[in-house]
Amino acid sequence: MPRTVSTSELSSHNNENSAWLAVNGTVWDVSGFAAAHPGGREVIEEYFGRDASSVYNEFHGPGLIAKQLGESKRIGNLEPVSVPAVPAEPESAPAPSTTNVQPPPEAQEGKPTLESIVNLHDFEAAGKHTLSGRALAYVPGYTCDGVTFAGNQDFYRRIYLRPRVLRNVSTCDMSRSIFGRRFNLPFFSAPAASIKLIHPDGECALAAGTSAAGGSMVVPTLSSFTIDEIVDSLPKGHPFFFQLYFWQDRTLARKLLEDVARLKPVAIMVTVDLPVFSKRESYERYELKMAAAAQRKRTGKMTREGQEKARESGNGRAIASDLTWDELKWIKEVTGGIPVVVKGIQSAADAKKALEYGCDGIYISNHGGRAVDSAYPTILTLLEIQAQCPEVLGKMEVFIDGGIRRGTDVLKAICLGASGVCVGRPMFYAAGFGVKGVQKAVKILADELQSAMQLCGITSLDQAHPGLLNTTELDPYVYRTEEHPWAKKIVRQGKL
Ligand SMILES: Cc1cc2nc3c(=O)[nH]c(=O)nc-3n(C[C@H](O)[C@H](O)[C@H](O)COP(=O)(O)O)c2cc1C
Repeated sequence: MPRTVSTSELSSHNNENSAWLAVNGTVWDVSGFAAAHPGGREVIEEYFGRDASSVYNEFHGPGLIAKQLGESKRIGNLEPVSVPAVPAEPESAPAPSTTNVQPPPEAQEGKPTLESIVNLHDFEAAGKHTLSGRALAYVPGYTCDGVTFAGNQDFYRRIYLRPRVLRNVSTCDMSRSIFGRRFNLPFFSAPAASIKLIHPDGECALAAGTSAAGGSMVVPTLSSFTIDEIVDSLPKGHPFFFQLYFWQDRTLARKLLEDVARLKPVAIMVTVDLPVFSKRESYERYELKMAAAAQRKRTGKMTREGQEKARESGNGRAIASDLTWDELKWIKEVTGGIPVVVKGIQSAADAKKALEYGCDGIYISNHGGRAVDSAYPTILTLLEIQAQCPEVLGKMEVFIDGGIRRGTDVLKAICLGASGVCVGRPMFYAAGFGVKGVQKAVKILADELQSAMQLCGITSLDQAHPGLLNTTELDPYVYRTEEHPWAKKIVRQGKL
């Protein structure tokens, strides 16, 4: 029988040595957990000794806390009168959500109907009506000036197709064999943290929606729900990938990998393009606004200290920033040989390294323009690999994401050697409509891909090849060498 914890007892455990917090009526001991909290230490420290239900429910499904902390950390039930929580979002604190509850009605004002959506851009536009302030600061966000973010989409538009005609295109097969598994479609929902910010069903909606439309997804480490809950939302045995953030704490990293291996993903995609937190200004501004509002509430004004705190939130990192190529082998050892794909490859040099270090695949990505700004648009990286080390494309499975919004974009990437592509933001916006929205997004992209293939004169993705493309406009951007083509490193010898 769990014991009852009074609010005053809870509030006395308010420091790092003895830290308790309450979530949905249960009191947990989180002493020592703050440093490992993926969202940052500050976020959780603020709730020591308090009821954190409101902010917890915004990001996480109900079962995640027990899974993360373990039953031994359950202290008891909070007595029915709860300690007033610090509002998660001062303008309109969302009500605690539960599975299958629609987003708050005020967020849906002006939301287009699902029937009115005809392409993936429409989902993005709809997001402005469906997402909360926090989600709107989070999902569209990119690093600094968004040079890479814009380039990702822009460079697809500068590749032209060279259709062939008078071929029998009365049938069309979009399936692909990847790591020996047959996928009905060559595109997947890219991984993203905390999809519950977008819809109460979060990643479970992505799993159910993509699979219902014949697609699949990359299940993220930083999911709002437990990995088991997400995989349970897929049909039994449905193939999926797992995206790994490598924990700084290697014991936790091993435990996560062992847990994941049990669920048998087709491959583990290790994200390596964000070893430190990048500068996301939309989120930074949002956090500043929230910190200012909360502080004004407490002190009547925003202090310098408050501003700095807001800037830092999210920087307390549980994710390893010391991961190197040597450790990738360990992942495969721990999981008993599940293929390893490196997510975040941004140069031919690193594509070669991945092959050299025995990886099974590469995933060309710049985190959708959320890693370092001014990094190469991803389709240029694929061309660079074609120019410098095409053997990589033959020996490993190759995934790519960033700016893919149309069936023609999928076809272009596959013509250039990608095994499969991933789609990020449009899928996350589609999740704002729950399972049906995701299903529709996959169907739209599949329809576009099928007609693009048939109109280009091919009936199977195995017939896709670079000759179906004109990449002339991009050619000047593609480096043929690892060195700069003409500039030399200047070594200063001191003043004359
Ligand atoms: C809101 C959001 C959250 C993301 N979270 C993760 C993550 O947890 N892990 C990861 O590897 N990539 C993450 N990404 C990057 C995506 O997996 C993907 O690389 C990117 O969205 C592709 O670009 P696109 O949005 O233009 O399609 C995230 C992207 C967005 C937009």
